[in-house]
Amino acid sequence: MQETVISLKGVNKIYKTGDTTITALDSTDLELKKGELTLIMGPSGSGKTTLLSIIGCVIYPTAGEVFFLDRKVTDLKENELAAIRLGQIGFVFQQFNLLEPLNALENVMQPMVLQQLPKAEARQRAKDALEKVGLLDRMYNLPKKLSGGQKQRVAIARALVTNPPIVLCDEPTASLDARSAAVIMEELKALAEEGKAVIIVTHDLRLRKFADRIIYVEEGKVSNTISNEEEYK
Ligand SMILES: Nc1ncnc2c1ncn2[C@@H]1O[C@H](COP(=O)(O)OP(=O)(O)OP(=O)(O)O)[C@@H](O)[C@H]1O
Repeated sequence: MQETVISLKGVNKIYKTGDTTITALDSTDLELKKGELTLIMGPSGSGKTTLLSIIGCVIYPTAGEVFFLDRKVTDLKENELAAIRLGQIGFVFQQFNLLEPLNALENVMQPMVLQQLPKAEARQRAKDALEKVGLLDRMYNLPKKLSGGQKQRVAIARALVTNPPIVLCDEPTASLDARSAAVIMEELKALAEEGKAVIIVTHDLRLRKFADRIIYVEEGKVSNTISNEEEYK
C-alpha cells in the first residue's frame, strides 16, 4: 500500500467577485499517493486549476481540510506553505517558466539558491538532475537556444532537483509536438515509478495511456475516478 502524500477532506473553494459567487470546488474528498501518475481532466472552467492550486498549497480552501504528509495545511501560515512549495513540491507549467537570462544549469539551481544551499552542492545536484533528463550537454544553453521539449525537460529537472515527493504539472505537453510530448510523459511516468506522486492537469486525451488514475472534474465536483481501465488506454 503506497503512502498518501496529499489528502483533501470536504474541500470547498468559493470565489467572490462583486455580487457573483462561484463555487469552483464543491465537497471534494481526494487522496493522492506516492508512486501514482494521476491525470486531472474535465471541461474548461470545471475547477481543475483550482484543485491543482489547493493540492500544490498555492491557495487555501474556503472550507474543508487539506493534509500534506502528516501536516494539516489548512492550519499553516503563508510562510510555512511557501516552504512546503519550495522544498516538497515540484511544479511544471505549460509555458515552462524558465528564467530567460539564465542558462539551463542556473535555472535548475534556482530552487536551491532560494533554499540558500551551498553553491557547489546546488551546482552538483543541478547537474545530476539535468543528466537524469538527458540534457547535461546543454547545461550552458540559454532557454532561447533550446527546443520546446528540451525547455520542458529543464523545467522537469528544476522540479525534481529538491527531490520532492510530489510533482504537479499544469498542461505540461500543451505547447509541444506529439513526439516531444511523449518524451515528457515517459519522464513523468518514470518519476512516478520511482515513487513520486505525479499529478497532471490536461486536456490532452493522448495522455490517458500513461495514467495510473484519472480524476474527472465537472462543475466543481470530482465526479469520477478511473483507475487503469483498458477503455482509456
Ligand atoms: N481567482 C479567481 N477569481 C474568481 N473566479 C475564479 C478564479 N479562479 C477561477 N475562477 C472561476 O472558478 C471556476 C473554475 O476555474 P478553474 O480555473 O479552476 O477551471 P479549469 O477547469 O482549470 O479551467 P481551464 O481548463 O479553462 O483552465 C471558473 O468558473 C473560473 O471562472
